[in-house]
Amino acid sequence: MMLIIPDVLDAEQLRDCRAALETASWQDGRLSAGHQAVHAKTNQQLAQNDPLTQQLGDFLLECLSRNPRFMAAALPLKVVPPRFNRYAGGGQYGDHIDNAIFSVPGTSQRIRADLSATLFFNEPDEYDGGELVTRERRIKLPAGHLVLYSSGSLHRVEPVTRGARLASFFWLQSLVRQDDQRELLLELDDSIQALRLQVPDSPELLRLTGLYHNLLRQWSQT
Ligand SMILES: O=C(O)CCC(=O)C(=O)O
Ligand SMILES: [Fe+2]
Repeated sequence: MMLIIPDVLDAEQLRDCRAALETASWQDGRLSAGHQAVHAKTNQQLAQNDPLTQQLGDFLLECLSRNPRFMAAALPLKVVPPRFNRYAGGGQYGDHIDNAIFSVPGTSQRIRADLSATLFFNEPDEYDGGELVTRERRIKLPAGHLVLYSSGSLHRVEPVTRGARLASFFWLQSLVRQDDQRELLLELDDSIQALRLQVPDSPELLRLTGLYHNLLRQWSQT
């Protein structure tokens, strides 16, 4: 799965987040890299226990919970608290696959990463490089857009050779573990939403909506 969710943040929300991130206490990203990733990671990150990480992360999750496209595509069950990173001066993150299981600090909660997400805070013309590359796609989105991609896929972030790239990244466990099943549900949901505008009273719409819920009942794990 590789899906773009546009306009997660509006211009004012972006301005506020960027202002906070530009004066944040950035740390060496290698401090939090796993075994395979440490070799290839030369970015900066905010500490997990930095109050700004928690404040902006909560804000982001609230925006996402009100975003119908994100909710329909990801079908989130549990979300790892969002983190923030910065790439500049040639900073990059070489090819890696994300960890399968994350613990949430201060809780006993464990979350399986089905989907990875990156939210871009900078416009593409503010920096050179910085593409997120996965499955032959080179992803560099307008500020406020988010990309969702399979956590099991090999990916990297290209070196940023001019300017800086600020982003939020996080992982989530979906109600529907399998990418292909989640994609079928999204396709069905999209069609149902379109029909709802065209033929709101059609009995077939009722049947398709029932079908959506019955498939979700079969395929979801809670
Ligand atoms: O910065 C990004 O877009 C992705 C970061 C990443 O791959 C990671 O932290 O595992
Ligand atoms: Fe990653």
